[in-house]
Amino acid sequence: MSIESFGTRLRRVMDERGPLCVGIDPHASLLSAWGLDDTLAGLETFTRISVEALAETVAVVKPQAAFFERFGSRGVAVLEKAVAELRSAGTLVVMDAKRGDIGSTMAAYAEAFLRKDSPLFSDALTVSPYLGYGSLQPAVSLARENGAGLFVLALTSNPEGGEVQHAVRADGRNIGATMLAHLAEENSGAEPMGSFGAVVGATLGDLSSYELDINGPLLAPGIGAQGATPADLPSVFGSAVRNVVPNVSRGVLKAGPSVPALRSAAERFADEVRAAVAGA
Ligand SMILES: O=c1ccn([C@@H]2O[C@H](COP(=O)(O)O)[C@@H](O)[C@H]2O)c(=O)[nH]1
Repeated sequence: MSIESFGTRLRRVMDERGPLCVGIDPHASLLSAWGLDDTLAGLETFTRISVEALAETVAVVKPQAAFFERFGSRGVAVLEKAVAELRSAGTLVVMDAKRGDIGSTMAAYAEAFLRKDSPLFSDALTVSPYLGYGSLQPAVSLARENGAGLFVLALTSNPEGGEVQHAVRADGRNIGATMLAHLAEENSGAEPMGSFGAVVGATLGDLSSYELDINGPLLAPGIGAQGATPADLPSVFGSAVRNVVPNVSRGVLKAGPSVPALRSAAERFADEVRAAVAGA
């Protein structure tokens, strides 16, 4: 039996639930705002409530690995449990771990997140291409084999990103555009869309000089705490907006710790995103 690709699964869940991705980012300040201690027990409660509120509510959840790794192996165990619970509720998990290294080490990172029997197996993984796009090849191969996907940092939402991503190569193309071109090649011929996405910040304003139509998903962080809004999506992404998976983390999480309040915050963003995309 052939494995269904991440791109196919993502398109389906985006059509069913809308494209919103909500992040689980247990910042120390959010733990405190939720009346929790900045301890393993606080992390466990925060994660349990977030999973309960978000599983089955949104299409995609993006746990930020850094906030779990901060607590060592027991924090990672909390992350493993969350991933399993979200996936069994039919919610796709994009693990935001931004891995990247020389190819032989990249192969081990890929096994950690993209090998079917790994405790951290996720539907997709964020990766950094700044050791060269080719160094990501082991992750591309394993993702293909297991019906998973990647999101490659192309044009990040933070103001510092331009220093690297806007640097112009000898052929006149900048680094961000080069990553988009690699991904378009990776996704060539895939239907309904490919599994190899780009991270492109919703904060970046007019991106009409970039070829964003990579036949794959565009993970767009920056909505909420970083200042972008769902209404910005059509002007930032133009005709590629149909493939955008907008991410909100703190903008939703600040509504906690009440499960219904978190759910309504996520639903409010989801409705705003749907309205913005429908009107585009
Ligand atoms: O370009 C990027 C890539 C990743 N992120 C991550 O997304 C969330 C954003 O959180 P907010 O609270 O909604 O600002 C966070 O996990 C970042 O590490 C990004 O912001 N920009």
